[in-house]
Amino acid sequence: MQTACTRTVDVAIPLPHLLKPDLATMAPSQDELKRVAAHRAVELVESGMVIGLGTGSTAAHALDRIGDLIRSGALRDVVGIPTSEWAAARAAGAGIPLSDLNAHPVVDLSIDGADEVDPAFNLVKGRGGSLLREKMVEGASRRFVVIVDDSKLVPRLAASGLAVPVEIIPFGWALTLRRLQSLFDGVPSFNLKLRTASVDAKSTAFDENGSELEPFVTDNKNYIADLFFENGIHGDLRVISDALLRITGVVEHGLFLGLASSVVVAQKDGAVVVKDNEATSNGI
Ligand SMILES: O=C[C@H](O)[C@H](O)[C@H](O)COP(=O)(O)O
Repeated sequence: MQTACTRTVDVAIPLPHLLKPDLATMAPSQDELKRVAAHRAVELVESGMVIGLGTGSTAAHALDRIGDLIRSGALRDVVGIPTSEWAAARAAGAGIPLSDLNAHPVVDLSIDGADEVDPAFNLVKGRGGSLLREKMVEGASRRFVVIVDDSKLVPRLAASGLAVPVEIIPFGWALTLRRLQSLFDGVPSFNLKLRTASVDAKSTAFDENGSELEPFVTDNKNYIADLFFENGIHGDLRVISDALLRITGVVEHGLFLGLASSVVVAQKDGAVVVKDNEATSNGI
């Protein structure tokens, strides 16, 4: 994952004391790898910091760890800015004091998972339904550290065949979907659909047998259009991002470009690689 704009700063830090192997294979389970990556990132948290609190199964380990450190007295005066209602509830349960972007428009450090990470540190996020608040908090952060197991590393965004989420307003959603379709007319195998409440976008590729189920509703009371690119997204991601955002009815999308400062990757053997992005452009 080394490119002209990246620098690997910290390679292969095994944390054997953290690993609980899968008894069948004796290899760390995927959840263990998420936990190892999360704990490594939490080492960056210092007393007095304003912390962006991520959403999802990987971020959950970071929130729990921060809560443990607050309870033990190792961290003091930390304030968390949650990126979703889920994160707010999990963090409150872990004992992390919460605030918001109005009170803290600059965040010292955000820690969050991702659905995909490409070699240039671009991300797909939002398959769990959160993306708008994540992008606001992480874009307001001096440092945004992404925590993943190595299954999330991809050579090209969306090549997995899974969704690229786009948050849209409910009003006129079918028209917005038509406009999104038009934007990618001519792209081979492009498909899209409105996410429904029962769909697990993390494991479901495009399925033409759409259902009549209720739409999935985000924390912001919006809907999500899931975009599918069978062979991944080709072309300039920033041009695509701008074109998506120009569609009236689109609120935000799950392409996180130039936001990640570092990626903490837990490899299958439990070793951790930390990569720094020298091209971070959130301007904080
Ligand atoms: O909507 C969900 C968020 O963007 C998550 O950060 C992302 O889906 C990764 O979640 P997980 O750590 O559960 O794979």
